[in-house]
Amino acid sequence: MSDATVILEAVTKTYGGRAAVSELSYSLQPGQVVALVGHNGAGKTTQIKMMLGLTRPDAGRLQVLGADPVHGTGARRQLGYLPESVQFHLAFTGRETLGFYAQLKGLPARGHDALFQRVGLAEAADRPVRGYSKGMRQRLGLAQALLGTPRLLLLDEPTSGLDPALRRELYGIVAELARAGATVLLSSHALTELEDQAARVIVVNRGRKIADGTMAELRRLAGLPSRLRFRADASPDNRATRAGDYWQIELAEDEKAPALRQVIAAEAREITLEDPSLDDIYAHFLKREAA
Ligand SMILES: Nc1ncnc2c1ncn2[C@@H]1O[C@H](COP(=O)(O)OP(=O)(O)OP(=O)(O)O)[C@@H](O)[C@H]1O
Repeated sequence: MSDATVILEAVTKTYGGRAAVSELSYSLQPGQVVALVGHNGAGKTTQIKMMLGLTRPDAGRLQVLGADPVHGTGARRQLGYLPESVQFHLAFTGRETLGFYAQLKGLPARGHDALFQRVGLAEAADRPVRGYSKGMRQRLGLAQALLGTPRLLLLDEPTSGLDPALRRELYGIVAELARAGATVLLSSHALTELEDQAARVIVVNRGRKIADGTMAELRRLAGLPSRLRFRADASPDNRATRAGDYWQIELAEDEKAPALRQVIAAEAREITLEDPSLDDIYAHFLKREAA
């Protein structure tokens, strides 16, 4: 699609003869929240660095916000980036830090109170970063990524080291930005946590894309069973096996509704139906790749 925020076409990046990214193609659309998942060394950060124009592909075509990221300094202003580990000058206050990043982006140094408010740092804005907790530094990192209302937000492992409340807040901000039309790329190992956050998941392994789709599509492609669990004196379904105090049945998509009706009719208790998690799906695609 021509309005894609990011386009990769057969992009390859090699370090010392070893491909960190290999003939990778995908495009990201406005309003999409996309999870980029893969093991350590799968090539996630390399892709983000290429999108930022910090490193150049050896082959293929890469376009970010309509320009080659290495030359497109105008496009860079519409781009927000939260690196995996955020380093700040400890003697600066939060406000000075944000002012510094604002100027790098060609924005006024002052007048970012709303942003401090948004990331929950309004009270601490005038205190030196030295006294900030890890979570507060991460909030400040997020604030600098959000400067100038970016059209593309690249978040590298954004929730590592964050407490659950702050994670929720971060995903809330991500969803809000996407609703306003931004593209958000979240790189992560925290797969299960991303399930409800990302509408699309791109799985990479050794620099190659091995799966790409919505959770529902990946679930269908993987063909992994869902798990129905319940308590009952006797199981109404002879496929059930014992799992501790529970009965358990593995079910394909089209078997879910009939099995559920059956256990409800048998007045089973503590019924749960669990679809395969992103972790299960990811493991499935990796195993298929290794086979
Ligand atoms: N500047 C570099 N010089 C040499 N090799 C590099 C460089 N940057 C990355 N690599 C190699 O490229 C591969 C992909 O690295 P990359 O950092 O993109 O992976 P990643 O998926 O982000 O990993 P992680 O989850 O550990 O951050 C790795 O084998 C890494 O060692």
